[in-house]
Amino acid sequence: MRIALMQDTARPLELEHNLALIDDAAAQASSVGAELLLTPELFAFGYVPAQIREQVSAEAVDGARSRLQKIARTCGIAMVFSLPGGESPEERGITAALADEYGAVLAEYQKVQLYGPEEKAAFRPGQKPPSVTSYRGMNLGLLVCYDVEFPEMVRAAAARGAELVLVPTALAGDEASVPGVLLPARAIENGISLAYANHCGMEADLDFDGCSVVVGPSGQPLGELGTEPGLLVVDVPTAAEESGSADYLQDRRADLHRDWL
Ligand SMILES: NC(=O)CCCCC(N)=O
Repeated sequence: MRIALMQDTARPLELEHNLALIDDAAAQASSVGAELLLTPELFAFGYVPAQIREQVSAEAVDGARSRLQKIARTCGIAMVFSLPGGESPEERGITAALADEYGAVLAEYQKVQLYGPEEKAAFRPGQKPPSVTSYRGMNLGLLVCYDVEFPEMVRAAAARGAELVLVPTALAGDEASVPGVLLPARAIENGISLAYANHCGMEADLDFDGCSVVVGPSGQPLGELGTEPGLLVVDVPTAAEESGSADYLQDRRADLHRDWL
């Protein structure tokens, strides 16, 4: 499957500006034959958890969701977008949704592993495992940012059949080990591909790393970006086309492990 990853700088709470960037990325991705566009965590509002909690209503989230679905439909491309949940500000989490090329939402997931005091104060953690949905012959899983740094979370997606895990993210602080070490390890230990789309540049008081990347089942980067805005287009192999040396997923003694963890 040919996918595209959007990497850019959102403007905090400037919905129209941020949606225009997503619209441009979707049109560009569609024009080069991508079947799906992956966008960064909370990009429509910017990664500003405290400001979102205080200033973004449930109605504003619903409106943004409809606009994102319309972008997918207008550009004729599936999209993974990340928004606050649809509940009231006190109840909602951080979500990722997969919409098809008609803008219909096929799957949703609420971020289980919230990161740091600001996120934990602004959002509720999810309690359900990652969703896995078949789209155009590939099983797609959804996780959000910090989730992917936990082997249990990626294993949960792989155990549910995911061949490609799509991760909207918001990584700042020059954390090169996440795209450079952890994502390849997650890919190898599960025999799957991972796509990780980040913000870049300054948003409020955070300097985002960029470094969006797609890694294949053998842990090799299939494509990566630097620190500037860009669109990363990658042809992702099915898990069957690329198998690593060991089949950890098949060989694992899950019956024993689950009692040990
Ligand atoms: N939004 C996020 O979940 C940020 C996760 C950053 C984790 C890290 N290792 O810096």
